[in-house]
Amino acid sequence: MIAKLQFYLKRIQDGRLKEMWTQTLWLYSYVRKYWFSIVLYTLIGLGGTGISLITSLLSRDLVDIVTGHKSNELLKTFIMYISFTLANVILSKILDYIATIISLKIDNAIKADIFEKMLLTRLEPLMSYHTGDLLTRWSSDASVISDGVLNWLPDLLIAIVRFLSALGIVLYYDPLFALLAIAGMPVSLLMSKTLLSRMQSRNLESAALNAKMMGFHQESFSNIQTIKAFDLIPLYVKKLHEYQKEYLQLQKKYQKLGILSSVFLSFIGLLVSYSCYGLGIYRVWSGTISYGTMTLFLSLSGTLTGTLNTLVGMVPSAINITTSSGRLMDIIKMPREDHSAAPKIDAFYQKNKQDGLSISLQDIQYAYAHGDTVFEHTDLVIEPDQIIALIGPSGEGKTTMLRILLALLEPQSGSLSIQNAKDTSVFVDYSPAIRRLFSYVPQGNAMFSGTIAQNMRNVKPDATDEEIITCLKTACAWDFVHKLPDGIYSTIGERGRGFSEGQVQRLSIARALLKKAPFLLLDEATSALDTVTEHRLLQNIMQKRAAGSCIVTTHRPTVLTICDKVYAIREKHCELLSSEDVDKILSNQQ
Ligand SMILES: Nc1ncnc2c1ncn2[C@@H]1O[C@H](COP(=O)(O)OP(=O)(O)OP(=O)(O)O)[C@@H](O)[C@H]1O
Repeated sequence: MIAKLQFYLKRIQDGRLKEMWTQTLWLYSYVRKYWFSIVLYTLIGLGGTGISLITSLLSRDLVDIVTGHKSNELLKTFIMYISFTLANVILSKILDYIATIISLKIDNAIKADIFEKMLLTRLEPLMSYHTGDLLTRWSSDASVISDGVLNWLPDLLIAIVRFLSALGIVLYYDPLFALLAIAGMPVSLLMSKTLLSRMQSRNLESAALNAKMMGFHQESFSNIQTIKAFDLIPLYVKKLHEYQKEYLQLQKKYQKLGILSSVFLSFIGLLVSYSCYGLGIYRVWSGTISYGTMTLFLSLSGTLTGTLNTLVGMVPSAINITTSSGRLMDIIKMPREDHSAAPKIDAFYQKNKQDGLSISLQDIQYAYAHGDTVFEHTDLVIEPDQIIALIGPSGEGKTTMLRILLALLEPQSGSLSIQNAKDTSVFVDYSPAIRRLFSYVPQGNAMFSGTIAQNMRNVKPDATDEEIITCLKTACAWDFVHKLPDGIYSTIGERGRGFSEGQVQRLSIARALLKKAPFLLLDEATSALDTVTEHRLLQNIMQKRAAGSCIVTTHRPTVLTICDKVYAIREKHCELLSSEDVDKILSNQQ
């Protein structure tokens, strides 16, 4: 017997129930802040239960008064009955209102929290998720939780209290009636157990398919141009139909299970109701109870079966909520960036900026989690006031090196620091907070939709129009911005719509310059420019910037002529090229 108990206990500890419990605990760490509203909601719900029980008792009295012709008590009882019924209606509406407000607040809190945590999650684990999947988890899963959170503990408590109080009253009057009224209970419990196990896998399946579909929609809409250019419209429409078919089939299975269980429960409920009805009639016929008590019994037996069905109906909702909590926990569990060194880095910068700052990478080893080793025993030194080029064949590791410099990726070994260029014993260690010393222009479009000025002020909210224009001039972007009717208040569409690739690159560089960080990283950020503009731009940057360094990755040898140092990334190393090597590259190009 003990062995059997231990076996079941272990199953609970290891199994789905333990997981559900962990997910529920996590969920309530969010909901805790709203304890006052939730307690209020629960109390109003319990109050509603009390009122509906009193209404049942009053209906009994009313029937007894009518059948017993006690007309002097009729008006008083009737008014009380109507008042309690109205109070019940009003209370249930108040409850709906409170539930909506709590649910909205929880929705906002969860979404804001997950949003921040997603942005703070380390880049590499986050990159293993499709953005469609992240979006589904952030929007749908958070909504499932906020919508359903009140179905779980408060409603569970209300339903249990309602069930027990109704049972108590019936037991008080007639134990046999009570036994009959809860005869459906074992079937309902069995049903909830079956529902629980069947729905778990369906739920995960459905969430995964939702995420896949979201990813498909998102990619299709953001790649409309490619779809049109390759004449892929029929293919994408077909793909959508396939996804929809898969979704429909899954939902059909889901619905069938729901319908079957509710038909079955209704059948059991009817059986119980009719039996209660029969027993009630028999009791009245044999003179044991009055008509009023029979009415009370019938109404309470309805409450008992109804509440049991509600409790079983909570199973899918509880599974939905805990599945969604689990999916959000997957994201939240991922390692997060530590920005706590920000004040230390600010102080270091203020103290040492006059001497200039240098970056030192020593003996770096880096491999992507699901990829090959990109760097092995690599050193790199970035000195102040220099333009440094990183060159190398495609796929060799230029962008990866910039991500390491930005602390977006963390090398598996090696040391990284930012030092006082004149006294290298004064330094700060690398951490994500180091990014405040960097400006970055990634490959591809990096502008947000909004005006040019809004994009610029994202990095320096108090920038004046003049400051913005100065940076646009340095980045050779003023050439075209000043011709726009709205100048710096012209709107940039989604993904830079309305501007050419080279124009967007110049706007991105202007924004990076506005940040005035000591290190500027340009990842093929001038690739769409003609060589004359590219030269002018890089020269402007070095002439007009205060002390600082610019690191450019490029496939264009012409850029090398204005660089102070050139590193070639080859065979997992950064190799400093001699001026002869650079000359050779340039002459090969000619
Ligand atoms: N998220 C990632 N996960 C796994 N491997 C990656 C990831 N990103 C890049 N890589 C791999 O790392 C290597 C270096 O890529 P990286 O983008 O740094 O090259 P690159 O020199 O900048 O190339 P390009 O000149 O084409 O921009 C490549 O082999 C690439 O496949």
